[in-house]
Amino acid sequence: MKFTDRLWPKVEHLWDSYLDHPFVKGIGDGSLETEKFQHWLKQDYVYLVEYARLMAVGAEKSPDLEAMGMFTELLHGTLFVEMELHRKFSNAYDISVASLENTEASAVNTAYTSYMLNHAQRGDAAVATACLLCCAWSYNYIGKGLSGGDGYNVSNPYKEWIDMYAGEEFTDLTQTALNLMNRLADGKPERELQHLEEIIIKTGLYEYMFWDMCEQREEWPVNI
Ligand SMILES: Cc1ncc(CO)c(N)n1
Repeated sequence: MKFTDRLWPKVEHLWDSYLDHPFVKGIGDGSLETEKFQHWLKQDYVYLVEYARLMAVGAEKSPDLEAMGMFTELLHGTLFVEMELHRKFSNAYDISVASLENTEASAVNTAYTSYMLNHAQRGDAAVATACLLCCAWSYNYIGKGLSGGDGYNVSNPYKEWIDMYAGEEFTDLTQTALNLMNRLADGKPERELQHLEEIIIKTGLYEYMFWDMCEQREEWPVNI
């Protein structure tokens, strides 16, 4: 059985919980307040910078050229496909690209990217892939879920967002991440597979916290 097939029953409820989250629902029906979307745009931009670093760590730790090529494909997709959407949206939402880039990461954002980079730096290429997997996979799942929903129509201001994450290019990147995970998990002992699973579930929980952080427009919850 493929590693991601054994994983699916353990993450399915988490992936579905995103579709019930108020922020994601607001994107789905177009009702999300502009300020909340702007918060996501800024926080997500600096999140993706660290996410791209994670892929570079994976490329460096790759056991062979094929894995290296897959990490690089994901890295290129993040910097030049996904972040291009953010740059395009920032223009429409009155945020300069410089201020996107200079955003101070919130507490949850910092915790999430630090968790991923820490595990990727300590582990091997399979661990680095476990760190990045749920991000691509869950956004693709959300995009596809929302594009089949009632609010999906030309008057939804977030239609382009949904199209990006449900679309062919992002679906291909997600498939590359899933293939890479299965390739690198193949033949690993059970103890290591459980460690990979734990990382994927934890990053899945961080994803939920990221949606919450954007819904609350939270930065650092203490101000001393
Ligand atoms: C927080 C977060 N997770 C996943 C993705 C998809 O790459 C994203 N853009 N942001």
